[in-house]
Amino acid sequence: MWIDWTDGAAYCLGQMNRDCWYLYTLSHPFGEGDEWRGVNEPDQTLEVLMMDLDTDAMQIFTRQASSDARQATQKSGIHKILPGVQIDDFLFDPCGYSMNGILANGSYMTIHVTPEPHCSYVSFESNIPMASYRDVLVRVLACFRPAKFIMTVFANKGSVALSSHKELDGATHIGAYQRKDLHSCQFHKYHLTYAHYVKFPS
Ligand SMILES: C[S@@+](CC[C@H](N)C(=O)[O-])C[C@H]1O[C@@H](n2cnc3c(N)ncnc32)[C@H](O)[C@@H]1O
Repeated sequence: MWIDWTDGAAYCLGQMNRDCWYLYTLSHPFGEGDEWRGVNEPDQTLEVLMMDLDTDAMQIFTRQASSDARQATQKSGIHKILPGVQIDDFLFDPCGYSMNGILANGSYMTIHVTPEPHCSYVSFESNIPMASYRDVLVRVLACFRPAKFIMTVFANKGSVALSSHKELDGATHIGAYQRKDLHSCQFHKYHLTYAHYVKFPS
C-alpha cells in the first residue's frame, strides 16, 4: 500500500547560533473518522542531552577504569537512576558505553555515553510516567556532571507527566544549574517543554 507521509514538520528549539535541538514530527496519515490516528493512550518521554561532562565521571566509561559494562554501570550510579530497572549494558573498547533498561511496568530507559574529552556527550531517555521528573533528573546529573544540558518532556492528554510542564516552567534553577532557555510548544496531541541549563558560574 502506498502511504503519502506529507504531514511532517521540522522545528528548531533553542538558539540557532548556539546549543539547539531539532525536532521532526510526523502525523499518522490515516484518521478523520476512518482509522486510529496516532497514540491515544497516556504517553510521555523525558530526554536529557548532556554536553561537556566531568572528566572523572567520563573516565568510568573507559576500559582503563572499568573492566566491564556492569562495573561502569555500578560505579557511575546508573543502576540507581530508576530503582528496580533491569539493565542490558555494553562497554566499548577503548571507551564508550550504551545501556537499555526495562522496568516491571514496561517503561524503558536508555543511555549512551561518548566520554572522549574533546566531544563528550551523554544522552538519557525514558518513557517512565511521572508527575515530576525532578528527582530522576537530579540522579542523572549526579552520574555524569555535565557543564550544560538540554532537557525535553513530551506528554499527551491523559499522561501524569502533563503536570511536569508546569513544574518545569518554574524551574529557573536545578541544583547548580541555571536555565538559559525555555520553550513551551503545543502539538496536535502532545505538549512539549524544552529547557536549556548551564552550570553557573558559566
Ligand atoms: C556509546 S556510542 C553511542 C553513539 C551515538 N551517536 C549516541 O550518542 O547515541 C559512542 C561511544 O562509543 C565509542 N565506540 C567505540 N567503539 C564503537 C563502535 N564500534 N561503534 C560505536 N561507538 C563506538 C565511541 O568512541 C564513543 O565514545
